[in-house]
Amino acid sequence: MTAPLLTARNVSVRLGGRTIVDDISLTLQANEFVVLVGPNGAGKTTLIKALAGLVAAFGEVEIEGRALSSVPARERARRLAYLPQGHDFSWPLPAAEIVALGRYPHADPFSPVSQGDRDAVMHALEITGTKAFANRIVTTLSGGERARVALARVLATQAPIVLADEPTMSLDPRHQFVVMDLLRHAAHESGAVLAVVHDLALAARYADRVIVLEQGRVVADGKPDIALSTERIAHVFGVEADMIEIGGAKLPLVRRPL
Ligand SMILES: Nc1ncnc2c1ncn2[C@@H]1O[C@H](COP(=O)(O)OP(=O)(O)OP(=O)(O)O)[C@@H](O)[C@H]1O
Repeated sequence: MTAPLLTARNVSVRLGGRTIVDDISLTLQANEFVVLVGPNGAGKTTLIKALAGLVAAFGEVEIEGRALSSVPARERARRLAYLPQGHDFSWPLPAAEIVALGRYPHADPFSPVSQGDRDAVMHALEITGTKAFANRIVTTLSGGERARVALARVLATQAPIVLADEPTMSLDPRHQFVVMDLLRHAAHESGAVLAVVHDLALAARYADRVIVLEQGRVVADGKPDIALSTERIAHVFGVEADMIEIGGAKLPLVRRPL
């Protein structure tokens, strides 16, 4: 059996004297689209950063069967792409140049940009619907436009493992579907994706598997309708939800706070 694309074993993170991520073990198998949900402050961002090697953590993280810490930075950036929360850009660069940064780990610094790099950037701009503003300065774009440019940069890396922190933040309903379709497609075609999503119905509609985090611990990891039962939603999120059936899938519709 091939190794999972990503494995976390007993990962814990302590920040500010508190345990924020508490002994988490999980895997991302090839072709899986996994959605991570949990209330504000549950530790989702911290866990994603630990899996990306961006915050000091106890325990072990492996990508493609190798300890993350042993994978050279450039290779790591080709194998694992991270979409941070918020999509703020500090540099006033054209959007296309931001997306092209996704090719940086592939580039030979002494060679001109390859046709493969140009094709990957163009493809990422096209599928995220950002080609129309490719030449606009990214800091002048709207929040939703910037979010899609940030995703285009991640997809341009063509990394098999994608860790996306709230990729649907700031997006209108149509673009939320577009982005979830893109991430599911990326997972099913060429790797595995772990994405933080707050909309439970969106999570249940798209995920192959849902991981529920509460106070730094995994309290459910399984098929969406099992992980996101009405009882668990009530317990973890403090809201009452109804299950509605759409196109054969059971989706939680949040009705009111408890
Ligand atoms: N650098 C830090 N120092 C101290 N505490 C931190 C630090 N970073 C995060 N925390 C705390 O860790 C907890 C988890 O934060 P995290 O951002 O991982 O949560 P989250 O589940 O992503 O939340 P949200 O849904 O609000 O984005 C929070 O209580 C937060 O205040």
